[in-house]
Amino acid sequence: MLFSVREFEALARDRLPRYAYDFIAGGADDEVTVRANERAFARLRLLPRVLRGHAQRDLCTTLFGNEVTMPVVLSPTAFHRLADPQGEQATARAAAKAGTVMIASMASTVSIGDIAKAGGADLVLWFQAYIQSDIGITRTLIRRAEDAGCRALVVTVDSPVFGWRERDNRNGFHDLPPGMHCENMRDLTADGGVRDIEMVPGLSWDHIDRVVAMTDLPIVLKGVLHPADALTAVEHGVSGLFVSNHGGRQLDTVVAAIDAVADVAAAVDVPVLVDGGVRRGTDVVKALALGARAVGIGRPVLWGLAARGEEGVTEVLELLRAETDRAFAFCGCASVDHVARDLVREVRC
Ligand SMILES: Cc1cc2nc3c(=O)[nH]c(=O)nc-3n(C[C@H](O)[C@H](O)[C@H](O)COP(=O)(O)O)c2cc1C
Ligand SMILES: CCCCCCC(=O)C(=O)O
Repeated sequence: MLFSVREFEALARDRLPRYAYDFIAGGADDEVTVRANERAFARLRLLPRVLRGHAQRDLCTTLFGNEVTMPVVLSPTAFHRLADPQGEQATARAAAKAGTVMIASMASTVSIGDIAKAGGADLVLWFQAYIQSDIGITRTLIRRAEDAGCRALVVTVDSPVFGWRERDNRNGFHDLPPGMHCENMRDLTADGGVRDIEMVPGLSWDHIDRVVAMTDLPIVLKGVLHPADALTAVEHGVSGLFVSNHGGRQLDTVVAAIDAVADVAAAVDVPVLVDGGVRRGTDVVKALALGARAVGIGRPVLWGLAARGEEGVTEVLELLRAETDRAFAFCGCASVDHVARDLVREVRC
């Protein structure tokens, strides 16, 4: 039995080939932001309330009309078949069982339709998109997500170019192993082949306007850190914000995501999610206290998947659920609405 997300990381490290472990664990440049994401949580300390008499806690919340059993969702991560042969299908089953949202990456190694089938009716599935320069391709991808039953569209906006990943460069990891493809990009070339995903340096608010006009799904912008951008996003018709620095994989030395969430949440009145460095239930409570509606986890899901397949993802999710529930009990919170700003203090360390 494993007792923490960290232990799943250690087991994943033992099981994965070096290039795959490094692709998952690594970040951009000097990985300053990868470390900062976790360290920022350690700098935040809880100031619990006592004697509030909550024998039972309820972790449920609602995200854009979707009820979830805990304020922890699966952030979009590419290439799950690097971690387990069943890839995103295994992840989908675990997310459905846990009763929370899986945000499928556009760079998944199983198509969005097959992910939806694996998760079944219980899965709350959202689709993450990188807007492509050919807006027709973007439209096709969104239609495929809608047809698969996705209930929200997460548009990643922190990636005008691809981050400089020194571990991947050193390992020579630039292509998926034979037999693995970005399945959502199939049938999108002139000869019906698998199209490469592009990063679009010229991405602008005009692109967001076009995507907003293209779908009735709620749109969540992922990778917003500045409160002024959050405000502009809402003016452009976006339904929610995902405060994220892409797990430190894009621009290095960016602020820790948890350090940006309070200002973003204060600037807008739409739901705000945050990811980056969440490893414990106490991190979940800190994020809620600072104004997040829910947190996302990226690497922990892949570590669970690499360590023990579907069961490993389930174990990671249930560990975080139990830790969050325990932190609620210690802090005197009966539900997500009880997690108040005054539960958190920042210390120097
Ligand atoms: C291996 C890996 C692949 C990722 N792929 C994507 C992706 O395809 N799209 C995206 O928007 N973010 C992607 N991310 C970023 C995650 O959605 C998330 O922001 C980040 O992992 C959160 O940090 P954490 O790993 O510390 O939880 C990826 C992250 C990792 C680690
Ligand atoms: C060009 C392929 C796109 C894969 C994107 C994966 C990703 O976002 C990551 O952080 O890695």
